[in-house]
Amino acid sequence: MIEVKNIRKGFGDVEVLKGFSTTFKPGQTNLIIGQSGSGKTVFLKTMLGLHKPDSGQIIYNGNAYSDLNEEQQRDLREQIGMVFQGSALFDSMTVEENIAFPLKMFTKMKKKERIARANEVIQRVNLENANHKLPSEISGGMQKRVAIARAIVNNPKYLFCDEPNSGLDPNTATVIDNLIREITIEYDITTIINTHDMNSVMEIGDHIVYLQKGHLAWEGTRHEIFKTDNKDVTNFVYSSNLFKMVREAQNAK
Ligand SMILES: Nc1ncnc2c1ncn2[C@@H]1O[C@H](COP(=O)(O)OP(=O)(O)OP(=O)(O)O)[C@@H](O)[C@H]1O
Repeated sequence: MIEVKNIRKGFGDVEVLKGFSTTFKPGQTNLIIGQSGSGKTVFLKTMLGLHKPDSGQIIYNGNAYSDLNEEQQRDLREQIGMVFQGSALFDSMTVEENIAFPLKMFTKMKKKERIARANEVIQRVNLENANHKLPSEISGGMQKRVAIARAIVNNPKYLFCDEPNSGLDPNTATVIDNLIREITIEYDITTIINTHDMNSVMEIGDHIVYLQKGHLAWEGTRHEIFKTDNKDVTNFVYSSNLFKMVREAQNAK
């Protein structure tokens, strides 16, 4: 669980995160949505300890990040998996080597053990036939699976995903979304996803946080978001023509 308590973060005179609180629970996919510039990335980076908040706290399973010493921060970092926007795989390493890499970094496992563990995860994300291929030899969707496998290989308690399905076709994006949700539930991970994708909201939004100009303007589930009368949220949700058409079709019934 990650508790956010009255978090504030600014740069110079500009306050980007304007003091809000929320809780991200394990075993559910938590989505952060909002207009471009609303502060999603700054929020993600502040939770990860990459930005120091001006005030407020980020509490990981009862432990405030600001109270952790360097060693404890390093321990916490080992419990965090990251899926980056462009997958961020190492081009010269095979799928298997990419996935085993965090084990080399963070554990004392021997090479044989690392490869064995990597292959367990490879099976979990259905990449069995790709373990000796290079990232350039597999599709974008498969690269995302590799990124997810690498993020979970060290059994993280927390998983952060930055736009995990950018650049994927809608079908593959849905498959990736559902894979992240299945893994979240299966391993009881606290998963936080930064996304622009309304399909993701519909498919896997167990808990959605809507940021607006640095405020937490709304939070709720994927079922609630389509019923809310919060004008800003509805404007955001229905900014896509597809969703507008869905709403008109529903109203016409
Ligand atoms: N290191 C920084 N220094 C100064 N200003 C910053 C810094 N990082 C972000 N900002 C500002 O904070 C605001 C929020 O940026 P952020 O990247 O969090 O938005 P976002 O919601 O993630 O947008 P997008 O959806 O386009 O990625 C922007 O006005 C941005 O210019």
